[in-house]
Amino acid sequence: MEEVAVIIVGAGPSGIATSACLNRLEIPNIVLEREGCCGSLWKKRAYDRLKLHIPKQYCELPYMSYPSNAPTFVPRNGFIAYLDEYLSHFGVTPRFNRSVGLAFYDVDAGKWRLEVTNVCSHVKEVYVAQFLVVATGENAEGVIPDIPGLGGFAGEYMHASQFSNGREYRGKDVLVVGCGNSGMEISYDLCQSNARTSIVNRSPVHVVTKEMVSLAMILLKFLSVTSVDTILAKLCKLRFDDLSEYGIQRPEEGPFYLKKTQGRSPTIDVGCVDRIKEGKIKVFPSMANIQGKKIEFTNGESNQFDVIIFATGYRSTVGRWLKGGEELFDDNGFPKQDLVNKWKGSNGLYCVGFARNGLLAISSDAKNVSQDISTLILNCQNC
Ligand SMILES: Cc1cc2nc3c(=O)[nH]c(=O)nc-3n(C[C@H](O)[C@H](O)[C@H](O)COP(=O)(O)OP(=O)(O)OC[C@H]3O[C@@H](n4cnc5c(N)ncnc54)[C@H](O)[C@@H]3O)c2cc1C
Ligand SMILES: NC(=O)C1=CN([C@@H]2O[C@H](COP(=O)(O)OP(=O)(O)OC[C@H]3O[C@@H](n4cnc5c(N)ncnc54)[C@H](OP(=O)(O)O)[C@@H]3O)[C@@H](O)[C@H]2O)C=CC1
Ligand SMILES: O=C(O)C(=O)Cc1c[nH]c2ccccc12
Repeated sequence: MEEVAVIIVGAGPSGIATSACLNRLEIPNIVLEREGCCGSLWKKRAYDRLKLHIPKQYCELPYMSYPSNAPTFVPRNGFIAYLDEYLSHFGVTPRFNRSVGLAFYDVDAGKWRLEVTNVCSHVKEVYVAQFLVVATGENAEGVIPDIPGLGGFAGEYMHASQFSNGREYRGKDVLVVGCGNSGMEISYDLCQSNARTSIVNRSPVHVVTKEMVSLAMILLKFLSVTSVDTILAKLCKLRFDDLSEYGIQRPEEGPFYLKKTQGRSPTIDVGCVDRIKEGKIKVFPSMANIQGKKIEFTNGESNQFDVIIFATGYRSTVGRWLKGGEELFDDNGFPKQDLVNKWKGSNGLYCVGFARNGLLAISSDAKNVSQDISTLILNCQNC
């Protein structure tokens, strides 16, 4: 058994940012990570052409900027290099291959107790800490919906997090499910690689450009969300016109209203819309059922596909291993909406990276959490 002031679960951007902030405050902490590396989402579960969608100044972790010669929209490898540099700069040393299977608050000891498996040696370990920071992310596990007949699909299927590069699918009939950022970007990549590409869109979606988002981020400093959304609506009309004839409707609420109230990101077009307009990417409504390689859609159309890529989002898995966090987390493993500080629970429980606002929110969560822990430790020492 090992005891430390703070245990952080997860060595993604959230976990390493929190550890860095605690190191600066000289608060002992241990980061436990189930994978063999930091930033596993970016290193092992992301496609090759992924870039940060918002400008680098909004994607910084605390106390370290990107190199001045880094491009505005940092590519995946640049972000990975930044994460590795961040670790060494702040002396963050996660314990890798440690999967947290159970964490609970031991009332008698007044501390958090974690049961951890070393996934390489299968040795069980126990950690005890006064403070527990959950940093396992909004994207802990890919979601694949239960489509009738999927189990018997005669082709190959995978989640977007397992997709690397369109060139592997050249000449194949590929269906991408979902019109979020993953779905639209993977569809574009497949189409550019000469896969016969189709995409499923089941509900209204805001499609914008990265330039519009960059502008909106500046305007939001001076204008209301409603005003910014009104400006974006006009820019979208100019750039894309009405896409409903191609199967893409816009939600009634604006993109930044939805981001702020529901955490739903607009889809940032990387070229997919032009391919859809050219007829090179075909848009289908929801899938009804699958028989062999034949997929039937809810409009009665059907087609044969070799591959399905489910870009149908992610889920948090906190509920599976954390017991006693019900005050902070809801049944979906996200902080409860009515909390004042969505990063703080009771008994020394915290979370970082669940605000559905990307790296910007991760940075402020990490600073808030480490500052709060520091204050509590100082108050305790003085009492
Ligand atoms: C494809 C994609 C692109 C994105 N692009 C942007 C962007 O451009 N800009 C932006 O601001 N945001 C972006 N985001 C959102 C967000 O910034 C990233 O998801 C970011 O990686 C989240 O960091 P995190 O540390 O909270 O979670 P993650 O990066 O998911 O890290 C969580 C870590 O916890 C580990 N873990 C999980 N469960 C356990 C367990 N039980 N025991 C031990 N370890 C565990 C995981 O292995 C993982 O390494 C993107 C998200 C995705 C999915
Ligand atoms: N470069 C970047 O910065 C990138 C950022 N990201 C970010 O990562 C996060 C995850 O993105 P992403 O992976 O796209 O996931 P999202 O959750 O954002 O999108 C999933 C999409 O799949 C649709 N969907 C879900 N279930 C079904 C179903 N059964 N049938 C049809 N459609 C379905 C959803 O539609 P519905 O609304 O109807 O549920 C939604 O449009 C987001 O925050 C995103 O912005 C992702 C990729 C690149
Ligand atoms: O990629 C994401 O989903 C993010 O959360 C990053 C992000 C933060 N603020 C935004 C506003 C519009 C689009 C993406 C983001």
